[in-house]
Amino acid sequence: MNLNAQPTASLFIDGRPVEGEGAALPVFYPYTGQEIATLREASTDQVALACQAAARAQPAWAALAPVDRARVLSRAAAIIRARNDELSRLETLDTGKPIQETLIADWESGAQALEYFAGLGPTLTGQMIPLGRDWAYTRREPLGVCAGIGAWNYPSQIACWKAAPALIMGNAMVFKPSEETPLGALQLAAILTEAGLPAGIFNVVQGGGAVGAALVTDVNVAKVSLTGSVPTGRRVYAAAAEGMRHVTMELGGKSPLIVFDDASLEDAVGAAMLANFYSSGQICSNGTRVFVQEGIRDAFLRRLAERAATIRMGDPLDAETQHGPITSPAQAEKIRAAIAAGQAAGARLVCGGPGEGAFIPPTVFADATDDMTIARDEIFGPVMTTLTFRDEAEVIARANATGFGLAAGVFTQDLTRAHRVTAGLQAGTCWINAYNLTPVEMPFGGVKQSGIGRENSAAAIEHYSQLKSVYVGMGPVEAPY
Ligand SMILES: NC(=O)C1=CN([C@@H]2O[C@H](COP(=O)(O)OP(=O)(O)OC[C@H]3O[C@@H](n4cnc5c(N)ncnc54)[C@H](O)[C@@H]3O)[C@@H](O)[C@H]2O)C=CC1
Repeated sequence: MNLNAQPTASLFIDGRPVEGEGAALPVFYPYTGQEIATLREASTDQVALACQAAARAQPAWAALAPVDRARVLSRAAAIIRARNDELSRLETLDTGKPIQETLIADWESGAQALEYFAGLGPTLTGQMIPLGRDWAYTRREPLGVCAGIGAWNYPSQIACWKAAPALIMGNAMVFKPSEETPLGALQLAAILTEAGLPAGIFNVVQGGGAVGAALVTDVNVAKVSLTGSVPTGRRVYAAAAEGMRHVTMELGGKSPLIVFDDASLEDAVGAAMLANFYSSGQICSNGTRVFVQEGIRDAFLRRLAERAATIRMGDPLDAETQHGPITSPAQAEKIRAAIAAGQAAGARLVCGGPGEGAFIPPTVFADATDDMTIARDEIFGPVMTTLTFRDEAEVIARANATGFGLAAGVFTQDLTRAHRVTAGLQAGTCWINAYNLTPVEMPFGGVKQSGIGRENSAAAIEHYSQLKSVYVGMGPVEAPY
């Protein structure tokens, strides 16, 4: 099978592909370990050039009527849809995620973000504020050049989720995908260009933390949107603060999924599996602490083990495969270390385990306690930790006893309890009788260490624009001197 995924060039600056001048950046297909492309990182000069190109192009883009910007985003969404098969295959090669997932969850979600913000942008208006004789009005203005920095789990979706609100508001963007998954962002740049985006409005630079750090501190950058881990978030937030830059931080989590004993067992088990095993568990909002009420615990674990045993692991390009490899060997080793720590601490392995090579099977721990590292640290792999609880007040307190606050889920048939518990949970996104659904219409983001700001929905607009207030004097100026 031909797995060559070499792009025309590694970077995309000022409307065209440009080869990187930095270190070599090999790209591996996680399933076979084969090198499918060799890119080159951007040099520091190239990061600066990309930001300069963005700064030069941005004012003319911002001066367009919103419908004219929207048309470009709509066309890009249509191009993505027309090429979804080919783009999804590339996403699978880049990440190792099963093709049955990438066909529906990656570029499709990106297309929806482009469509949504294309629709929303032209409806945004300022406010007219009557002040008696005088009046004031507000203008919502772009920030300028926005830096986007992505994680490796949903590379193309992340690029679209950041580009769509940024571009519709009249900003330009320089995007740096994760060094583990650099291919999708280049496709987005080409698609946006084909859709009519002017040169310089969406640029791609490649590289790891050093290139990211150069981008964050570039003199032309007014805003930084990062999707990544909490430690990286702290560094990027601090660096952005030096220049008083705006930030959006979409960071990690250790989210609780609470199953009360009146819940629909099949739905709760299904959600817990989706919340831990989809994308081989490499999802920030995963409900990795599954709190199961005493009365339903044994039935829950039994059914979970039965259903987990049916999950098909294998070749991600096979349409039947439901569980693919871990995206990088280093991440697979981190997950194995976490599993070993869980076993050493005395938690019981219900199913799964360390696996082999790039594969880690769906893994479930029982008899865990809140102080174990498997119940405290983000693992970012297919590892579910189940914990038992007695009552509502106890589970809310335990669910909140973490520095993270990205997401949470509640399964119960009791309507009032569902909303009461949700109100008590410290999380940016909560699901009732569902999990991990992130439609573009709904704000998404974390509280506490899990982040600042929101992606998706009208709330994202706030993070890619700023208000200008204009006071209009309608009469003589009354000066006291
Ligand atoms: N809240 C959310 O929406 C999501 C959060 N994540 C989180 O991302 C993490 C996994 O992704 P990783 O790629 O391993 O995260 P990471 O934190 O290692 O890297 C994220 C990005 O930041 C860049 N970076 C690293 N150091 C930098 C620096 N000093 N300055 C600027 N950029 C720098 C990396 O090159 C990469 O592009 C997990 O913690 C996960 O929970 C992942 C997906 C979604």
